[in-house]
Amino acid sequence: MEKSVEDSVREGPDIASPTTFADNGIALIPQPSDDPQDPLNWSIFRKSRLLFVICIASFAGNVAALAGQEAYPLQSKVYNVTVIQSSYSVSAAMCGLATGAFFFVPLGHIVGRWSITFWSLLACLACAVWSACMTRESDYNNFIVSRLFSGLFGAIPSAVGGGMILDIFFLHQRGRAFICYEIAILFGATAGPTFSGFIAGTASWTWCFWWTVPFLAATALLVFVFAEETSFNRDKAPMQRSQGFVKSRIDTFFPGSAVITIPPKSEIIKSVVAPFAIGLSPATVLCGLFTLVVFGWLLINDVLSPTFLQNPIEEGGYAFTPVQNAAFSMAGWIAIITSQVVGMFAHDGIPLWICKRYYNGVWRPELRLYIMSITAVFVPVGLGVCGAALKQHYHYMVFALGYYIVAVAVLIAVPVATNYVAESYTEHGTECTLVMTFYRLAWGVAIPFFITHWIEEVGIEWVYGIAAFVTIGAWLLIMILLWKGPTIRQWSLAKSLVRSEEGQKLFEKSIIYSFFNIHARTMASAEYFASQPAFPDDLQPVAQMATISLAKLVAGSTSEAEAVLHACRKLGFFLLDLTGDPVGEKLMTEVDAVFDVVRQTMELSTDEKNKFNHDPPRDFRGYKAQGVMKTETGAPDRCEFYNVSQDDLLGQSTPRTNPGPIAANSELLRSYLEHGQFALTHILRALATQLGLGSETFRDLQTPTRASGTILRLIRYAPSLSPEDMRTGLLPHTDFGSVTLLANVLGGLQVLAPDSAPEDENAWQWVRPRPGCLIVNMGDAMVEWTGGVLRSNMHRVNYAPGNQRHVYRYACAMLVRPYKEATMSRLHGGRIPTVEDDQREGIEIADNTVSSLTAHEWELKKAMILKEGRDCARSRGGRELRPQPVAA
Ligand SMILES: O=C(O)CCC(=O)C(=O)O
Ligand SMILES: [Fe+2]
Repeated sequence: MEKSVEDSVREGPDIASPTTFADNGIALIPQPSDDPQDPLNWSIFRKSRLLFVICIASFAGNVAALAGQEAYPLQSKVYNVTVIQSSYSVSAAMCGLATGAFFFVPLGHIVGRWSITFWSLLACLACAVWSACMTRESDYNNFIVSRLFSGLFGAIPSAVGGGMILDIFFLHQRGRAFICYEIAILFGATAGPTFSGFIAGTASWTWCFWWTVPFLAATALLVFVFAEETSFNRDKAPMQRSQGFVKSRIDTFFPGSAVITIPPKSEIIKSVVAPFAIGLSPATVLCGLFTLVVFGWLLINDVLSPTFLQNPIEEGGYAFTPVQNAAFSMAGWIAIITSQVVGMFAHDGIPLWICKRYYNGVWRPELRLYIMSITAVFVPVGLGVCGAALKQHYHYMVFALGYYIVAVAVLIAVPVATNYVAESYTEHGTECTLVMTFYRLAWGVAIPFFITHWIEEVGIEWVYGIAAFVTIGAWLLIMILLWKGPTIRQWSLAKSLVRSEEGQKLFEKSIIYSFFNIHARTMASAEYFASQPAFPDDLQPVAQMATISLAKLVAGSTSEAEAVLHACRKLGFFLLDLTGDPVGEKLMTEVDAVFDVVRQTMELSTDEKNKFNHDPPRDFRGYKAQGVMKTETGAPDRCEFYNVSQDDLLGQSTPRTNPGPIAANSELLRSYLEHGQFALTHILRALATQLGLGSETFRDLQTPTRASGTILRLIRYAPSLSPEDMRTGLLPHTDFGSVTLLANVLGGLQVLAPDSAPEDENAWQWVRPRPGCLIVNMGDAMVEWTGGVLRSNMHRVNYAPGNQRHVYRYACAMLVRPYKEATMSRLHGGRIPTVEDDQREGIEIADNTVSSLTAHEWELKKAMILKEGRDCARSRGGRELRPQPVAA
């Protein structure tokens, strides 16, 4: 009895997940849209370039504001004021830095963030000129005001970056983005004074400001050329952005030609209030106080070190000259570099690892805060070293070490605090950044006013001792957040703004996150599927494909054998479910490992890969680079592959040399091949028996122990990032061997619907790969042997559908071919039609010469045709079975 196609179609386990994953198996949060304009979909190069511009602008804003820090002692003479009065210029700049963003950020919602950044850089430039021109005695007040304005404007670039980071980076990348950004700001606050200090030592103090003029101009130019608006509403129709360079620049920087959707007035008022509401909310306060405290100690060290280092030895100092003192400040620079390096590993690595290991892969913003435990431990240690060094008058290097430890530990915490608060209000990253800047600087502004007095009261060792204890106390605030953060975040004064990614699943269960964030190891096929972008559920048309159970075939199920024959006649394709059979399950885990080998191989350099180029038809083994073959339109193909021969793997020929990853995994590939052959044996037996042939008939024609052209083809397809790339990757073809066992995770494979022409685009049906299943198809040899009963169907590989097109697609095709001397002529007996049947049915055999060829000769002929581009493959087969079996 014939089974209908519907009967034999059985769905695989349902794993459809709506989530898109990164290469390393981490869910992309937020989920990007399908729109290539979506900033989340930008290339990493484009994102990094923009981050670089953000960092430079933030750096410049701080350099501009604090450029005069080392000059005020000289200026006291010019203005005829005390040194303390002169230092108010620095305090004014600090006040500006701490508060400027509160005034200007709401404006950013109207004219765009880049617009206020660009104009504020020019305003800083103007302030620098202004300050430098204030050289008369009567200019003191004007000078102070110029510094205040420089601070107010300088604050803007370093506030707007936080919002942009949230726009372009995924959760698992943000920690690193924030450390780059905050370090740029802090570096600006250190380097500005240092450069100026050198200048003030050698030239007029006005050069402290003059040098920043070209620097600010260059930065503004950089912003002008490279800035890109990053806001993007994933729920609404995308905004049309102008394409031309000049037009896009005008849109970005000049009012009235918006690149953003201007919010209603109520929203703007909200954005004025938002920083206050966010800043005074309990979770922000707890996190802010910790930052304030620890950053304070860093500043205390900055304030105290010149005094202690330059004091005479008798007074407990080190008698440093100012130049030696400047050299000492290198400890701060090294600390900045160290924390940047640590941050690149730790700031995403630690929270993600904890999430995976202890939180079942479910995210919450508090996971960021664990990094601060490094701060909580090392700040007190460093303070202890500093206090002891100064009190006991140890070598100045001991003090430098303490200074360094404190600095690294504090710098590590700063971006974490901003990142945490920003991730508690994901749509208000900018407001969060300015709030955290305020917390950090507020204390710094206050310290100089009481520190001397404090030292006099308690002695230097107690200043450091108390500081260490206060740090430990402040750590309790973070502990409270780690414990109850999710609840405390809800007590916000800005309730309507609270938005986090809490509860989102960042990892599927068994994907082990590699600490260095390179590649997650994949353990078994179902997990591998879950780690990749999902095959879209609504894709049309999808091929109806039977699922055949290997376990049932092995158990000798007749109905399963019937289903195999049916599938191989009607479509020539079916899914082979490996679950439930021990060899099948082993094969399934090997699929994942083989994909890893494919990846490693393809990640070798082009030069390396080209050393192994294949040379068909002389030798099919080896590497084929992308673009060497053509697709149906004559355009270069989009896949590269490496053929490994069965004979080599089984030791039946002199193996060719292979690239490292393949050579190192030959045992895996051999095992994979043998397990594949096991599955094939059961398919071939089912077919032979159903066709009334001896059960080993097909098996004997392709026995693995005899030399053949059978290969494992390891394939990688390039992602289709741009619309031009959304085209065929591997040309329409039929496989010219006997059977192909194909391992796929991503979609892209399409089969041509029976009775359709390849030119009909609608007739190409997508194949949906299923976890735990191989895709099996018949090749041309099976058609020849069965006189057209079994079907070799046209297929091709298109771009991967939906979000799958963003990632590399890996495939492993086991292309089984008859042994070299096997006959290609039609088999006799059973239900195979005879030549007489052909005549009766009016079937013409297109190529009569085939039957006289050996399999090897036939393959060479096919390969030549293919190489010369003369392949006009057509699906063949599917003809009716002979009603009565004939005796062989
Ligand atoms: O990559 C795929 O999914 C199919 C590859 C294929 O058809 C072939 O190598 O013959
Ligand atoms: Fe194929």
